[in-house]
Amino acid sequence: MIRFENVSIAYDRKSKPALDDVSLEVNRGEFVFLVGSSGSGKSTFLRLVLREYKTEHGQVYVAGQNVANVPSWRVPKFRRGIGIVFQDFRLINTKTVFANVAYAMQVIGKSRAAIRTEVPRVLELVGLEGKERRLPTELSGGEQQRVAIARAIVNQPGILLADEPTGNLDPTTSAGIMEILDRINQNGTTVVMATHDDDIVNSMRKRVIELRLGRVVRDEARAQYTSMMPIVPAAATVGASAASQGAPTAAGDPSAVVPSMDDGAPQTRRQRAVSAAAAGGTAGEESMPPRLERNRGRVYPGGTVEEFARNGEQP
Ligand SMILES: Nc1ncnc2c1ncn2[C@@H]1O[C@H](COP(=O)(O)OP(=O)(O)OP(=O)(O)O)[C@@H](O)[C@H]1O
Repeated sequence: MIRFENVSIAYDRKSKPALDDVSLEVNRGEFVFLVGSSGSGKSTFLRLVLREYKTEHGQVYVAGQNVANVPSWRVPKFRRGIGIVFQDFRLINTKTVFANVAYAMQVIGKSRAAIRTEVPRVLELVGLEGKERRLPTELSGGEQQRVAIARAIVNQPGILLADEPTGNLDPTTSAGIMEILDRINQNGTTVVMATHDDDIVNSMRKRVIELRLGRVVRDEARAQYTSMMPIVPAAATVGASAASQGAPTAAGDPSAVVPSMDDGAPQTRRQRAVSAAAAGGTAGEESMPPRLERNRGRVYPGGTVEEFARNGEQP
């Protein structure tokens, strides 16, 4: 359904490639998590599928079509086969829930009769029946994301791309969104979701493609993911922890992710926080300011968000 053949792209000549010789294939009907730390190339991958950019090297095929050969005037039609959901919902706040979803059908010339049938069907699928007349501002974040998903699938795309769709949502609401994405996938839509959230990845056990500095470093079926260095007591060093586990050290490699394993299984962020608290660690879940909390798990050149939080800095 999606095939990348030796794809490389840099945003400008001076910078390192955002994607570097990426080759992979996503089959029809698959559910794939695209993971990796901030700046690893996840969004760039999705943008290439959408043909927002053309590759410099290599080829991107979507539904059997080489996207480089889609002329500009045909791009809107090409994109009808792809639904997309973003972290920040991107709804039209002056339109009702019904009108937001209907709009996606109107712009491609669907009939009123089709809109009257299809919009209620997808709103029911995402659990929003009864809320058709609300404005987005009258909905919770999770409900707004459901509207965005309904809008993305109302024209029955073969592919649904999701770029951090749970990034603004709490764990319970996120789980509800994942149930919906899973249901859409079970109805036959290929789903590719970019995320940092290891709790979600580990609860779903789907294929995981991990990017680091634009390269694919892992591609595994029914996989787990550890999105950040472990939260360790201040006295312990990351290098010592990693060495004792035989894991790669983050020293000198800002994108390195050090798995935290007690019993061989990667831990979720919550499990790590509990372990750290039990060990007298200082980076508890509650102690982090909201902006840093949002970026928990991201690894910056100077260290993890947790380290910045401990030092009272902003990354
Ligand atoms: N519009 C742009 N112009 C210049 N460089 C860009 C642009 N967009 C992304 N980049 C760079 O390309 C690289 C990959 O970025 P990308 O947004 O694909 O990463 P990501 O994995 O999606 O990150 P995040 O999880 O933070 O969204 C990064 O080094 C980033 O700085």
